[in-house]
Amino acid sequence: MLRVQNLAYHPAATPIPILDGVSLELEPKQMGIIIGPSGSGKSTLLEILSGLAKQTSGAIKWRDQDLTPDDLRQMGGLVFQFPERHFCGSTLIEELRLGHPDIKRERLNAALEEVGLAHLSSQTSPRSLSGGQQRRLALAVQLVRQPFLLMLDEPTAGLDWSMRQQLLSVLRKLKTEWSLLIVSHDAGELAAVADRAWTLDHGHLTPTVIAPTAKVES
Ligand SMILES: Nc1ncnc2c1ncn2[C@@H]1O[C@H](COP(=O)(O)OP(=O)(O)OP(=O)(O)O)[C@@H](O)[C@H]1O
Repeated sequence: MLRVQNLAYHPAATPIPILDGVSLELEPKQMGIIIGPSGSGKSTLLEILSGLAKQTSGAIKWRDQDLTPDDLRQMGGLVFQFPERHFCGSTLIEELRLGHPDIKRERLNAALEEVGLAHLSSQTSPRSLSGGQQRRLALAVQLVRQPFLLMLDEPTAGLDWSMRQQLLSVLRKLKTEWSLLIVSHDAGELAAVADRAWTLDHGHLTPTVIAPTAKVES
């Protein structure tokens, strides 16, 4: 279980903390969603949970083990907003192997299978994929590392209805195996898949109940 306890982030340059007293718990194989307007601190929270920034105070634990930024960088998986803009590989297999040249082919295939891209040739160019397929590839890139927590920043941004439905169906499947934490300015269709929800407002996190706006095909 992920435990975030009383986390604060207050860079010296800002008069008030960007995150203050943030606490949450997320069970394994659950999907949590954090909803907040622009500037509420969503990306900052994901940066801290993925070890790219360090909190000023508070703890991040997996079960009862304290996790340092090093642990979080190694164990977590962060999918940025518009991840396709950061693709570097010229083929699917190159993209999946970036930074992990020795990773076994079986694990790459398993990750592609999990996101519904196993039918594609491993030599396909990531740039030739549809928008929805590119988002799913970005998920697979993180899944090959088998993260304890998969974090996604606005995963459905810029996708049309049909691509969003594909992605939601993949997220629904992924949460049977992994823990997922999503941040978004609007729960939208993600509400139908989420098990837990919080609102982030000016760096303060509170549990919330979200009403599903649309049914998602499983
Ligand atoms: N290291 C930093 N130093 C100073 N200010 C910062 C720092 N990091 C973030 N901020 C500020 O903290 C606030 C929250 O930023 P953040 O990007 O986390 O919000 P967000 O909810 O993800 O917004 P958006 O949805 O627009 O991406 C913003 O006002 C931002 O300018």
